[in-house]
Amino acid sequence: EDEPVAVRLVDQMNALYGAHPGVRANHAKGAVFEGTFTPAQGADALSSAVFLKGAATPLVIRFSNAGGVPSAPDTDPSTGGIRGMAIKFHLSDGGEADMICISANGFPVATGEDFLALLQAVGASGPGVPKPTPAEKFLSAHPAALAFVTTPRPVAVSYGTQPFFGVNAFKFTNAQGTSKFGRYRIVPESGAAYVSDEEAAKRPPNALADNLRASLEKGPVKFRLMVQVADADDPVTDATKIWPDSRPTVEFGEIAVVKALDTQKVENELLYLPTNVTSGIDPSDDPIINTRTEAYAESFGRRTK
Ligand code: HEM
Repeated sequence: EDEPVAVRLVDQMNALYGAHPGVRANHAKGAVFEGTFTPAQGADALSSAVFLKGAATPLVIRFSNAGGVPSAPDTDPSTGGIRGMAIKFHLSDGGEADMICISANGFPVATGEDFLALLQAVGASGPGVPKPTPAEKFLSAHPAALAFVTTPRPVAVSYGTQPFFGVNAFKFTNAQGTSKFGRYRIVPESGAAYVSDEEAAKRPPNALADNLRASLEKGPVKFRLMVQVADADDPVTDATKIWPDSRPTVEFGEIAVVKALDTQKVENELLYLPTNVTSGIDPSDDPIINTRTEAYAESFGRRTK
């Protein structure tokens, strides 16, 4: 109980999903790819980040399914239908910057403490638990969490046809020193594409990654990296509060997924952190951002021990 909330979150994830030594506490199943980022004209009007001008930047991208069971099929309920896309930019200045997105626009809760309470409620709500279960009670007291878990999550054709969202707001500052808050959106260039639940249930367990690898045989699979820019009074510290679609989006550039890497070989040494940013991008005061970094570092420590 005295441990930091980030450590208790990792403990609770390990308790929920069972012990799987050597893998991530969450987003345990993944597939790693090499790619490139090519900036769009004018992207540096929003941020002076080094990857927004000049030549293309090499990327290491890990797609994943939420949940802590590494062998779970794509359609397993433990994933909650949530996919991940984590991107590491290998910057021309020798540094790195990370962007870690999910397939949902928004998050069920606004703080690490509430996320812990949600995961504890789920853990206390197994079969045979009298109704209303702790999870049902949590959801009725937290409308954003209820909306999150009842949003339909169709299964994509492949990771390459799935849109992703940054969820937490970041602050973007340009060379003139002007700052704006925004949230990442990653949009498949070929359009979002899904299969029916019936079809999804009949596919092999790793179809999302397998189908992306198959597409790459015909050439790179591309996404557009966008930033949805907040209005002055939009909430920037609460990831449950999504902004209206009418907010302007700025195009940062194109992400090309180029080549599959040997996931087994490379994924464990990979660590993505939401606070790993570069000059021209700063975390907002959304409290989830720091809790995430502490939890990811804790999970990394356990899986590399
Ligand atoms: C308090 C809230 C959250 C907690 C406690 C949490 C916890 C974790 C943990 C422990 C991991 C494993 C990290 C590792 O071993 O490297 C992880 C991975 C991940 N999380 Fe979160 N997470 C939170 C919120 C979010 C949000 C808001 C997003 C997306 C916007 C997100 C996206 C991801 C992704 C994509 C991965 C996989 C990263 C990879 O491929 O290495 N998480 N999360």
